[in-house]
Amino acid sequence: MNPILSVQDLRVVFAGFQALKGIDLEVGKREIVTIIGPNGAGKSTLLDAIVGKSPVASGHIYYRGKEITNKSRYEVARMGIGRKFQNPNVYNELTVFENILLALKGAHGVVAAIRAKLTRVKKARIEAILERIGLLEKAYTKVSSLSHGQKQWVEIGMVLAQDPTVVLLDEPTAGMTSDETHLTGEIIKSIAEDRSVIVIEHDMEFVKQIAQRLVVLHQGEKLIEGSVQEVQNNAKVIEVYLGRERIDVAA
Ligand SMILES: Nc1ncnc2c1ncn2[C@@H]1O[C@H](COP(=O)(O)OP(=O)(O)OP(=O)(O)O)[C@@H](O)[C@H]1O
Repeated sequence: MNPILSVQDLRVVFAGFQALKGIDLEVGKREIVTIIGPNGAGKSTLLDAIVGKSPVASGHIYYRGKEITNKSRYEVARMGIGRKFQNPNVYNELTVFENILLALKGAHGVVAAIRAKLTRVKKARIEAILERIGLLEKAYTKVSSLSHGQKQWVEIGMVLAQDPTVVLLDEPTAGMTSDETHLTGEIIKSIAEDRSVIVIEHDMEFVKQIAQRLVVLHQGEKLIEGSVQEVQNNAKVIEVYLGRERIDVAA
């Protein structure tokens, strides 16, 4: 594989506590990699380290062959890695369309972005994103009146507006209904038609829907990496999850 993102022997230490103890991870073009693991395993820390939010103590991160270890969040985002956090961070009083407009690459500030002349190209780009996140019909609805799940999609749309090559999603289905969860899976598969995606997720039904390759983290280490089936049948994984969260071992 010629990876677009490569993480090598990555360690993150918080005040003497090793949150990541030497993680290796490769992500290919247009690949979906799903990260699972019990609470505190280091999943969010791994994404944080990639985007320059958590300081890397040792190891390397390469994006398109260039080292990005410990680069600033701004620089990593500018290079093409987009990150969606757990909680929606949207402008409730603006419409869905305006939220995406604000997030477009090159938009500078709320007022300037909204006052700037909306070119046909920009409008088409926003509509393409809205279509992809299933909210074209809600384009002129205020975000405050959307459901929690729809707000999460707006935020995914805002990440896409930055035109990233790699999209990192931290528990994108948290708090969603099962229908919304399923639709989110379809959105992610559609994003992966032209981008790479790393998803942190707990819901095993959802994982099965989207997963191509699963990575299991446990106490800062990679326990196993493989297909959903390989992971579900792995004795170490079953042991780690027993008595914690149920990992659905039914096929
Ligand atoms: N900024 C920080 N300072 C100190 N410790 C931290 C910090 N961020 C994370 N940790 C610790 O690092 C470990 C890994 O946390 P992380 O949030 O990456 O786990 P996670 O796998 O994402 O868990 P969850 O599923 O609960 O979100 C935890 O023990 C956590 O308490």
